[in-house]
Amino acid sequence: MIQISHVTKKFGQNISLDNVSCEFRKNESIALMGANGAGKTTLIRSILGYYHPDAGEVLINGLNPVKKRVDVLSHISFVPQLPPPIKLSIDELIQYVCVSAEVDKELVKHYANEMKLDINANLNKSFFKLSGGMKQKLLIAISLAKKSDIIIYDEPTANLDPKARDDFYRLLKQNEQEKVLLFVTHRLEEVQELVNRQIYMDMGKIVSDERF
Ligand SMILES: Nc1ncnc2c1ncn2[C@@H]1O[C@H](COP(=O)(O)OP(=O)(O)OP(=O)(O)O)[C@@H](O)[C@H]1O
Repeated sequence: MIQISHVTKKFGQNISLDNVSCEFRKNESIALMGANGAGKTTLIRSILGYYHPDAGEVLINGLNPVKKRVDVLSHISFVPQLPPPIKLSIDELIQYVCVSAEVDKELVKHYANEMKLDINANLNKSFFKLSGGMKQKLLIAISLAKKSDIIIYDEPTANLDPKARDDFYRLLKQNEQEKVLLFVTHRLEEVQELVNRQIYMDMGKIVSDERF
């Protein structure tokens, strides 16, 4: 489903991905780990088509994510490390997502509710005025409501309190079948029950890749 073949990505003299090859298939839940600067986010951004590799190829369901960005992103739910500075109100944002990505509004509300985020009480609030944790909860609710076959989370729980983390992992467990679930995390113990593959990166390379 995700094929990464001999991908190299440089920024100036700095090699962020160094001839990386790997595949992620349906029903795999992967913890992607490694020290700060190891290349995890660069790999994710290459999968999302934000970066054009200097060498090698990324294919998502057989499509090049740079050339077929809209098609590729329609199959992916992505929650970034830092919520983007969206100026829309919650209502406008949900409306936008529902129309552009064919997401069911009631399902967004359902998942938000499960994450203890009261959407109805905040409909007219700007997204950027929500607390960090509330933003993350809303993005997670949208990512779950969008019926994607690939879900990518780049440290999604950084702003969540312990109860919200438990809610998040419970919902993910109910949702992970038939998907690729890719987690960037520094806290393996949190996702250990959820993942069946662990990948470590260091200095732009995959240094260990274990399935269990
Ligand atoms: N847009 C960019 N311009 C220049 N250098 C970049 C860019 N993005 C990443 N890098 C460099 O690529 C290397 C890998 O960064 P990356 O963000 O992929 O690491 P990471 O493993 O996600 O780290 P962290 O755990 O800190 O999020 C770093 O040396 C970083 O400085």
